[in-house]
Amino acid sequence: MANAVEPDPHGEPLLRVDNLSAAYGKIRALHGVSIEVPQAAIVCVLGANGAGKTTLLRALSGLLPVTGGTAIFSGQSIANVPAEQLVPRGVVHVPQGRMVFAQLSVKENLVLGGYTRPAAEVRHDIDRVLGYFPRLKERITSRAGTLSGGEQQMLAIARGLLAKPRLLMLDEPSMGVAPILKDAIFSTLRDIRDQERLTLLIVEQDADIALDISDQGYVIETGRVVMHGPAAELAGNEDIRRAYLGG
Ligand SMILES: Nc1ncnc2c1ncn2[C@@H]1O[C@H](COP(=O)(O)OP(=O)(O)OP(=O)(O)O)[C@@H](O)[C@H]1O
Repeated sequence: MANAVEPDPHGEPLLRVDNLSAAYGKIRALHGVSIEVPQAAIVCVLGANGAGKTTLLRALSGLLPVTGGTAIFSGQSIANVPAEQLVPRGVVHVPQGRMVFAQLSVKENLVLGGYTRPAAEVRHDIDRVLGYFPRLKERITSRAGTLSGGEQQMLAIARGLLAKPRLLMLDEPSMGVAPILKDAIFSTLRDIRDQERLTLLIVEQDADIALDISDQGYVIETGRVVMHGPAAELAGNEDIRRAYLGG
């Protein structure tokens, strides 16, 4: 389950990314991105297809080399730290496309989410996490591959929670999810933040649903931040919506 973390008394964000660059071989995909994610905040990064959202999360999760800039999590650098070392430090990434283990049951997928932690603790946390996702509880013995897209997304998020994150990074949680379950997933994310004081960084193409639950929003285009501000301000500004969010 998420660590309960009190806000830093000095106001330091949990994650501070400064001028971050990343590349696929010779192709640069991020060009000096700077974002801040305060403790217990929900921050969204919005942008069209190919803007660099997935690349940003991959660079922050040790899945893609950082070629410039800094990423400081809880006072320590996480740039170019391998993914398997980041999970025990509380940096957990729920990838795009969910990637649940289709042949395993819901329960087995959840147990795997806690692979770095003592088994007894994980068993206890599974019950708590399932409290947020009653649909998963009902299907605990089903094979994950038989769940709907939205239920698989819930499972991917629940599995991420079993790793005991301090920062949970979600890549397009709305993708391939029916509208009614989208709303359920996003309001559950807000409940989890409120109850666990978990910090969330969400990248999304669906600006409306992401801004609705976020405190701060960033818009990226071709690997650069082109706009940021309080989520309510971004959501309410028609010029911004037209220019950047397809509104
Ligand atoms: N494996 C790869 N090799 C080379 N270039 C890549 C690779 N993956 C992504 N890119 C390029 O990096 C840029 C950013 O892609 P990225 O997947 O981060 O965008 P995105 O905002 O997440 O879009 P989407 O919503 O489609 O996932 C794009 O120009 C893309 O073509």
